[in-house]
Amino acid sequence: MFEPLLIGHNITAVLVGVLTFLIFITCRVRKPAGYPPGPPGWPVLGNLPSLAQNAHLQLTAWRGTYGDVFSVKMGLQDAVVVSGKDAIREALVRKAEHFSSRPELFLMRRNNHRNGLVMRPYGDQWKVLRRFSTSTLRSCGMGTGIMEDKIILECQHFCTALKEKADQPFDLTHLLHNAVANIICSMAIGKRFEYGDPTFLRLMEMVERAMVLFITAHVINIYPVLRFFPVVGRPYKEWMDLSASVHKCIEDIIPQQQKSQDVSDEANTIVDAFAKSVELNSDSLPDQSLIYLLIDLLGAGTDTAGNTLRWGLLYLVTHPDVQTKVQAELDEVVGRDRPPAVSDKPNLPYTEATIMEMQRIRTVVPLSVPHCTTSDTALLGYDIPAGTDVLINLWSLHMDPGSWDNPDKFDPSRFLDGNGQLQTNDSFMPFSTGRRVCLGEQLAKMELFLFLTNMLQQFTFTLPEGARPNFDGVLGVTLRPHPYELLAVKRG
Ligand code: HEM
Repeated sequence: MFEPLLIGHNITAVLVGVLTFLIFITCRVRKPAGYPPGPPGWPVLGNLPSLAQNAHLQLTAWRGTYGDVFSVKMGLQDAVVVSGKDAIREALVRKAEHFSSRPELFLMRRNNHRNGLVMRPYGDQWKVLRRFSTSTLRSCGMGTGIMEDKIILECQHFCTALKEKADQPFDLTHLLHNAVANIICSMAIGKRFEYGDPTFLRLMEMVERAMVLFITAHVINIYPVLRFFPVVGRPYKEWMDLSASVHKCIEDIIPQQQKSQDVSDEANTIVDAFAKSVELNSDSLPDQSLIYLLIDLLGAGTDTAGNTLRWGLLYLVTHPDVQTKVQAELDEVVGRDRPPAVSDKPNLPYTEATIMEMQRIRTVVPLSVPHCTTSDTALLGYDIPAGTDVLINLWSLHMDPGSWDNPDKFDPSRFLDGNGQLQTNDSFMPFSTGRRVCLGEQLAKMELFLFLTNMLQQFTFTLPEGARPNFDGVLGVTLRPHPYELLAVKRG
């Protein structure tokens, strides 16, 4: 009868012990004299309570008080936040050697995810894998007509699926994410999946769930010991099981593909290129990196491009004047008898400006991927020790009133000069910059352009009656819009 009580006592005692230990550690950590200042935090929790939701907004607000380089405490872990174009370029470009690593997150270490590219620490192995990935994506057609053909084909499948939903309110999240994931699949394994394919649907569901779980289980990155406690430990367990299932699913897809390819042929998929490179021993690629690289590409390439397009559509249905202008430009330059092509881009400045504005007003990776310092360094006069986490606040850059007039307004014309020609702004950096700049930038730009133009050539999008759009977003690994429905009306 006393057992539950005893267990309760034991848990309380362990918790008190852990907390005391954590407070002790927190108080003992010394910072260099020139360490950046930051907002006061709580013992043990640091600034976490203020950052639990919409961290990008709070960090942007703190920039106003503490400047372009300030510090926060994420539980026990120190982090430095870098905002503003000059400070970001100074860190990521001029001091790239010091600022290009990744923090060692517990969840990533536990599922071996540091074997991939995205979370691999800066160093020789990352350089080999990055070089391999860049040249392979290029040989698989990234930035060329081969890739363009694949994307246009996918756009056609996507628009056919859209036609089936025409004139009825629906949420196009899954359809859109499946379509952009197919582009990665066709590069990785030379194959696209039907949208209803059960293996593909399960893989997509798991990738999406993993994105959500990573945030729910993030507390374990900060206090790994909590994984032993029932309620907090549950998402951790689910995360570990899910990671294993995604790994297995990708593994199952690869061998079937490899069997059907002859390694002596020209490598035109990532899997072939990897096999060839290992066979020729030309690149001494890090062990086990293939599957983790594929998981990275699927994760990094799907949620980002998919959510950018979802944000874009939300802004277009609420700014019908912009949608009409893009369609008018498309009608004039491309017409309706052939699909838009990348070669049309220079003649579609308003369309291009609209895509840039979509990426600016809702930065889909608002705090970039976390960086970490490789050695003791300095930034804008502040001293930052080796091993400090660094958050690059791309949101603050895109919302900086010093760089953009009326930054909260959706206004594509800010990217056009007086002659209606495209002009850029050096505070526009949706893909970040420096050595860890997005690997898929060229591919993503092609996807955004071709998907948006193909959709708007064929459909006009509107909100269902009574719908109330929400522009707040949900911050996970990416900033995604709240679920919403729209109507796709076939153009006459
Ligand atoms: C609109 C679409 C996309 C956006 C806005 C975006 C943005 C970003 C950002 C901000 C980073 C972090 C850079 C840094 O650490 O400083 C990143 C990294 C990365 N992205 Fe993208 N991305 C997009 C699409 C893609 C696609 C389609 C792929 C797949 C080919 C991809 C693959 C990667 C990879 C592998 C990294 C890690 C690079 C490294 O650590 O060396 N991304 N992306």
